Amino acid sequence: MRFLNTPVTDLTYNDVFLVPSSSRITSRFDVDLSTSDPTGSTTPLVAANMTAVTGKRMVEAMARRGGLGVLPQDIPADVAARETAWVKSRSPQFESVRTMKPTETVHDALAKMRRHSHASVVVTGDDGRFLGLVLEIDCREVDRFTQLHVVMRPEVPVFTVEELNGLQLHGQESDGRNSHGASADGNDAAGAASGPAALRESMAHVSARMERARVHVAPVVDGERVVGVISRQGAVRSTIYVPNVDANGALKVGAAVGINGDVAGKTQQLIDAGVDVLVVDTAHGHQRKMFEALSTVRKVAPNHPIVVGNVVTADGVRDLVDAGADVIKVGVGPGAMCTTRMMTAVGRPQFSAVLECAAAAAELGAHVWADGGVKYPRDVALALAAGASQVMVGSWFAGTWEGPGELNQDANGRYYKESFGMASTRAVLNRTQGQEAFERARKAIFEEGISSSKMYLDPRRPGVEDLIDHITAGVRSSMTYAGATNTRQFADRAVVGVQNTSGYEEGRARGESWA
Ligand SMILES: NC(=O)C1=CN([C@@H]2O[C@H](COP(=O)(O)OP(=O)(O)OC[C@H]3O[C@@H](n4cnc5c(N)ncnc54)[C@H](OP(=O)(O)O)[C@@H]3O)[C@@H](O)[C@H]2O)C=CC1
Ligand SMILES: Nc1nc2c(ncn2[C@@H]2O[C@H](COP(=O)(O)O)[C@@H](O)[C@H]2O)c(=O)[nH]1
Ligand SMILES: [K+]
Repeated sequence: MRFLNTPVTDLTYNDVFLVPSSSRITSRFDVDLSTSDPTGSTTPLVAANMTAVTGKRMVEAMARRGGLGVLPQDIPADVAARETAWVKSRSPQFESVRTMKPTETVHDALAKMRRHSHASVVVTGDDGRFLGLVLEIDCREVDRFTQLHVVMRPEVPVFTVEELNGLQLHGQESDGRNSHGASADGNDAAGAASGPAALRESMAHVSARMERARVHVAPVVDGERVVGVISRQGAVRSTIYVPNVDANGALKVGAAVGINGDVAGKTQQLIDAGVDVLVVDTAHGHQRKMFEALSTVRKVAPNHPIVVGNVVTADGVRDLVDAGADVIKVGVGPGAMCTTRMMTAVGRPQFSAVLECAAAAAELGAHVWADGGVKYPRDVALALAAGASQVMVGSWFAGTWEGPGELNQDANGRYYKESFGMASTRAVLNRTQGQEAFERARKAIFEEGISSSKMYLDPRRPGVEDLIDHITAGVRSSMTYAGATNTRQFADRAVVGVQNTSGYEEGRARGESWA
């Protein structure tokens, strides 16, 4: 990356913009978003290790679309193990669904369907056989205690696991490097016999069958048993994203460990459970306890990718890479739940922090994740331009169907979920539950995060996959403006300018006229 004009201060995402460069890329689908770090992600997005952000459903959805979700350090190891096993049992191809019995009520179905963006449940018999599909719309204007056999749709297309896996395999039999459906030179594979173009064609058929039946989602069965659903949007997504899977083909899981307590024991439990990526996490990553924790984690998990943080200086990066980290998490104070800068004045504007740290990491063959402060797709594009291998998103993802928080409605009927900081009093009291009241009170003094905030679900993008679509669409486009087909090229070719607040304001859309 090079600057258009030399900056004189450290910069936030809002302070900078990207200038277009000459490009030979003819389609935004010709961009490969795969990361160069050892996590295997094909989409450079990570759901943050925050209690209000990442639970099993978030991990599942992130990995299915090529990213990663990191379970927070506050989840007990046995619970993290159960959640990992659950994620590993999910299909990389199709989506999970709640199955219900025909005598259960519309009231219960509505609560369950709102955990998934496809907003549906499947009614099954005692043997797991498909009996009917229930969509949200089927539950309107009926009594809440109506039983599901009354409202369910028994006649909808049903897909088999073999058929969907077959289509996916067929789609991979190609020499095209890109996952999105165009061959490397931008032309579709001739004849579409196999490869991405064939996958696109098959998924279009899958989607058309649902369209004809006037449903947006359909059950998937393994033999007779319902094992999930495929949505029309899911069919489209399966031609754009490549799932982030382990050597057994199961979805990848990240999990965090703190720097206190039984670091070795917790790490061992996590890797025994099948966790793929370990994140050693504390507010001040450039400190002695972190080095001790990192060395312990490295001994227990010599071959796992280890991410550590947080830091904002090149010195911090070098010391942690020397100590055995593969990826350094960068960001002190940019987070939406974070009060560290106001409490301590410590931190650094995030764009400059990422830029300096990424350069230091690259010299050592390591990588950085840009962590915190992402509010728009542009922020992700800028973090990648600054050299981050991935971008961690917290609060924005908390307000989605997949976020672990409870779904609430405000006085105007808008849906929201609560988010809170991991250094807030709320989180600290959670974390220290087993300790004496006196000790807990001492720990709660160092509050550096807010305990409650409303994260509204965007009515146009209520699911995290909708946000992934939104973000990657922006980033793909951004990369073609820079003439880059992959993330390394992007960091290389990006030209960044510095703007004032009116420059930033000019870029915003107006929902109303000026006068
Ligand atoms: N990215 C960011 O800007 C920030 C992120 N967070 C997040 O909050 C969560 C909790 O982190 P954390 O508060 O570190 O708690 P941890 O439970 O990880 O404990 C931190 C340990 O480091 C010691 N310590 C020494 N100096 C500091 C310092 N300046 N800040 C914090 N701890 C210090 C603490 O001791 P003692 O308590 O005795 O001082 C404690 O033993 C993590 O998930 C972290 O990522 C928190 C703040 C900033
Ligand atoms: N200073 C604090 N930082 C926090 C706290 N909880 C989380 N975080 C950091 O924020 C990012 C996520 O940022 P977001 O803007 O996407 O929400 C997360 O990964 C942590 O590094 C906190 O209590 N205090
Ligand atoms: K902040």
